[in-house]
Amino acid sequence: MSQQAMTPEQFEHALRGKGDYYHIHHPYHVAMHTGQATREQIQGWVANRFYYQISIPMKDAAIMANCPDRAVRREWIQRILDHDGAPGEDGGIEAWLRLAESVGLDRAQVLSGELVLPGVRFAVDAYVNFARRANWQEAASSSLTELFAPHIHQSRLDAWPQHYPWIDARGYEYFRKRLSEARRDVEHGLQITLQHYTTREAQQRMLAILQFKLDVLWSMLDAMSMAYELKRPPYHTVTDQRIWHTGLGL
Ligand SMILES: O=C(O)c1cc(C(=O)O)c2c(n1)C(=O)C(=O)c1cc(C(=O)O)[nH]c1-2
Repeated sequence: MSQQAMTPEQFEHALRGKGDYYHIHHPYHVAMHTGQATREQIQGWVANRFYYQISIPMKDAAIMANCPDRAVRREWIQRILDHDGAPGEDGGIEAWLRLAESVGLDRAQVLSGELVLPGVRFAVDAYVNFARRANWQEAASSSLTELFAPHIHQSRLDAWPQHYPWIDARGYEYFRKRLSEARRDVEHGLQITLQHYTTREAQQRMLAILQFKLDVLWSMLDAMSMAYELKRPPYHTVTDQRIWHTGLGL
């Protein structure tokens, strides 16, 4: 016989418990937070995370494309505007580019994607492709790592200016903006999730989906650790050139 479903409170508690595996605990993140990261490591992180930033609106558009519920689409569309911007509003992607400039990166180089490591690209693409193929409720609920995001954004706002005085403070606007945006996203995402997963099996599947998303975030940092901490970027045994592909538009 299958186990009884968790109550919504128990289920939410289980979801929040997944925070134990959030990328805030990854050694790369810990190093950035405690002031141990080099300039190259911070720059590497910002340049690679840019690929996540530009992919999020495509992920959200995929969710909307699969969602027949007009009321949900009306709320979900705000996520795309948050990142892409709207008339009179720059949006998160532009804010991230300002962060990139604030850490000393060249805007055109960041936009070119040439610094994006293959491992980061594959992890982010897995997230976008999951959203394309999954039903919209599953894809929507996979955004719930954002439960843990305000804390990580706040921790950067608190720690980075102390540790990295060379970063131009204007770059921090992205993190500040996400504090409220992420809280609003989570409220909507949780509401969909708590309604949709009502059997124990479905709830276990949702927890596996959340683990998949945690894996995406963790794997991105693993790729960055290899390249910028251990000095083992792809092909380092044969060349010091960045010969990896910069995206095939898949
Ligand atoms: O800086 C971070 O650690 C972090 C993590 C996450 C996340 O947990 O997926 C997001 C963001 N930032 C973020 O800025 C963002 O806009 C965002 C959207 C989503 C999503 O899955 O839809 N996650 C995240």
